[in-house]
Amino acid sequence: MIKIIMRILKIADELSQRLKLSYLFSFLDAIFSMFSLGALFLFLSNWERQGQYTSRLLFQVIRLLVFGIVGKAISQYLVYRLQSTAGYEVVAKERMNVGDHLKRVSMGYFYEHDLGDITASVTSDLNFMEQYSMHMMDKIVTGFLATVTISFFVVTFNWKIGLIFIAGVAISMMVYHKLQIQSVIASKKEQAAQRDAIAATLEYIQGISVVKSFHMHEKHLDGMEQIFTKSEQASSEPIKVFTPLYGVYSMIFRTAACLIVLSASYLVLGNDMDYASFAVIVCAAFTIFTPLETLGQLTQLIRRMDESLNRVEELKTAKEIDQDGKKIELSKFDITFENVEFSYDEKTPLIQNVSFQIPEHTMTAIVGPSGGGKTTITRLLARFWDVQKGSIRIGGRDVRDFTSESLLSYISMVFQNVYLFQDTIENNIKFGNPDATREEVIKAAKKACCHEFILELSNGYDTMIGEAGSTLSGGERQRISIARAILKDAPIVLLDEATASVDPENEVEIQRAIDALVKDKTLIVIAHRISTIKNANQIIVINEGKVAQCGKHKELLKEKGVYQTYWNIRKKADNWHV
Ligand SMILES: Nc1ncnc2c1ncn2[C@@H]1O[C@H](COP(=O)(O)OP(=O)(O)OP(=O)(O)O)[C@@H](O)[C@H]1O
Repeated sequence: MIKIIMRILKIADELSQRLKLSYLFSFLDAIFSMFSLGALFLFLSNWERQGQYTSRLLFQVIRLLVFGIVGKAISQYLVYRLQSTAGYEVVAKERMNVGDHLKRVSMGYFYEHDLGDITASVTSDLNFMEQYSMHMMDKIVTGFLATVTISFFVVTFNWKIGLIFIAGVAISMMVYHKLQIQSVIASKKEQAAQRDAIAATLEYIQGISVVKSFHMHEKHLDGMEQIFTKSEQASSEPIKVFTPLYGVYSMIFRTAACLIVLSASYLVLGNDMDYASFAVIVCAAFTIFTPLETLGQLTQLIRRMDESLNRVEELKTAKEIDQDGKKIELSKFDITFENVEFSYDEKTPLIQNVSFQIPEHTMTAIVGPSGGGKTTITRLLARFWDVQKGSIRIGGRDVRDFTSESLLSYISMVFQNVYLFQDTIENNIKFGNPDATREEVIKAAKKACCHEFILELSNGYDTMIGEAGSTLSGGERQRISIARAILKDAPIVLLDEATASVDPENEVEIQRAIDALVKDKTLIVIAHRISTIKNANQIIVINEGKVAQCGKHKELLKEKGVYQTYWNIRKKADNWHV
């Protein structure tokens, strides 16, 4: 319990002082609630002693009551003021921290971890923290502090009654421990089911076009239904377990309160207690356990919070790929692969002993059969993963010496699957260079052959693109991504040439856009087109993760090998990869 409070305070960082202050006022609020009992005791005990009440006594009692009411109102106001926006502020900061951290994590992390898990952590877990973390914490702190304080007062007031109170607290703590264990198990199950539901929903939406084209709605929905039923069962399970246990927990307080009243009656009848004390004890018996009861009601939320904190923590501690990286200024952009070895699972080698050199301002075509490792080689250069053996150098510096940000500032990437954000066309183009002016954006768009079709859109450059660029054609999306890369103006360009899915008119436009992009750059292209391959300064043939051949088109054609075989097939059939 204390651990969870410390964790929240740690996340709150500079807001933690504000939160601690709010806990103090929350505690004072609980104390001010007891002033009315103090006033009652003062009044009755004086009356009992003197047989009448004086105006001085009345004034003292009223003063105590007013003091309690005003103190309570001020404390509650301050708790509200100190906490009201804290949850949003803390979680907004936490979201930025998680986002910033994920930027530095290797791409492998996203392949190895379930997308549903990651999405659940940055959405539902953080939303949960936003809504409950602050308001819950003060109740926990108050629950503990108020119980300790009340114990002290009750024992000082009457030690026999104090013993019954402490016994009630001790027995309730045993049940509370059980409540906690059950809540941990239930909240783990509940959150796992929720993660599955999120993953299934994401998969359904992402694969909706495939589902539709194969008329698989029924089957797919069946699978979703099963997952959602499991999630519903997992969500209702905690209630089934929690409700009877909480009933027992509550009953302990009622029983203890009855015992307190009975004992007080016994004491007062035996003249061991005055009437004033008896009246106060009867009034207090059913309220002194309230902080602990509230704590019990919060158990499930507390455990769920703990789980949410664990998962967000897991994201934040995912190993950064560039922990020791530096911002490095480069003046040369030649690329060297030296005895590079790599495998995705660190077991079965995929890239084996790959060495080649790419002089700056040249075009290198990477060709080879599908699955040979061409894309992996470009990913290693951009340091989406680190090589397991050997090294990759740009301008003589190992890519592992850079921070991801610094390295990627030198590289533009145009992939086959273009991702456009749900934002305006202008902002999508500006993504690689956020400070660019509208004029610079238009200049890049013109070079990438997008200006005309952008002007035809309803709001021109201010038109919002649908999620993942769904309102544009494949060719248009590709050209926007090239405009983005032109605006970034990085000295190295990695291009995965994709011409299969676009019509001839778009293909010509894309080619013009690419020509504008790669002027004076060091270009590595995963090439599919005959013209690109023929025009390359050098061709690297990758087969089964190794460099099979390296040279110029004419030289390679003369050699007997993979290139010659593929070239001949390429000429016969237009739809295979060289
Ligand atoms: N993230 C990943 N995790 C595990 N294996 C992967 C991952 N990405 C690719 N692979 C595997 O690595 C091998 C090489 O893939 P890669 O995409 O580099 O080949 P490629 O030559 O670019 O293929 P293509 O021409 O079909 O795009 C393939 O067997 C592929 O299944």
